[in-house]
Amino acid sequence: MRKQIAAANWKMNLTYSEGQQLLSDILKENIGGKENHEVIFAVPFPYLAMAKEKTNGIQNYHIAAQNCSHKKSGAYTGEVSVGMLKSIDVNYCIIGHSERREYFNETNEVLAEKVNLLLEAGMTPIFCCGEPLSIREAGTQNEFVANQLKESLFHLNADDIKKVIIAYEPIWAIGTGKTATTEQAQEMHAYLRSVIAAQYGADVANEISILYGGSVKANNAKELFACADVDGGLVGGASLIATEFVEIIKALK
Ligand SMILES: O=C[C@H](O)COP(=O)(O)O
Repeated sequence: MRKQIAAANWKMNLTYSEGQQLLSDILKENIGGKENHEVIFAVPFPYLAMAKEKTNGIQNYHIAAQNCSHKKSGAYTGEVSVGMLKSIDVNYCIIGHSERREYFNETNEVLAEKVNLLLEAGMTPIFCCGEPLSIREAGTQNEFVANQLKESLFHLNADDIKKVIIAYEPIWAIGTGKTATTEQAQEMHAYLRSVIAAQYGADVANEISILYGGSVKANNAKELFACADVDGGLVGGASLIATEFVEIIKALK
């Protein structure tokens, strides 16, 4: 049974004490969830150790970094390596978020290098993909997103690709309050699963969690997560409000 996942992406928000408070407010709700549920907090680098300590020992709760370097180590001022994250027991890392692709010029090729480093370190990549509005309007979103997967992930063998979490985030729905309809989300998720199945077989495709991201809120999470191929969400804005994120965790199927 594949994992159903509520992942919070705080992005570049909150002070340290606001982050502590937010985590306390969420954790005190004590939402254990089902065995196949996972809750992940992708917090800014300086808060990783704090978030790790706060969630320590809570089953199925994990901490993620929001990015990592595509270089192993060396003279790359300002970068954070996979080895550094692993050394403080961070086991998940978002890569390829559309904001990184857009503002920091991350390419599918660079993301393939990041995937390799993360898997080598025994970490779980949360690989983001998704099309901009112009591509959606041209009707070529399927090819566009499939190509992101192919160029960054399809060099992996079946055992390794099963370790990757995929997050489909249509860029036109991020932070805009404009959510993809459940039909649009389900259609893309099913399509991506079929692309993976064509490459690796249906058994492998059925094991991979595909999260939806883009204006997920307490009031639309249940409907989105109910879609057969939507295995939870990667949540930005609403993950900064405890009551919202708690409801989103509860909406996992
Ligand atoms: O990583 C999260 C996504 O970018 C979605 O952000 P949002 O929920 O604020 O639209």
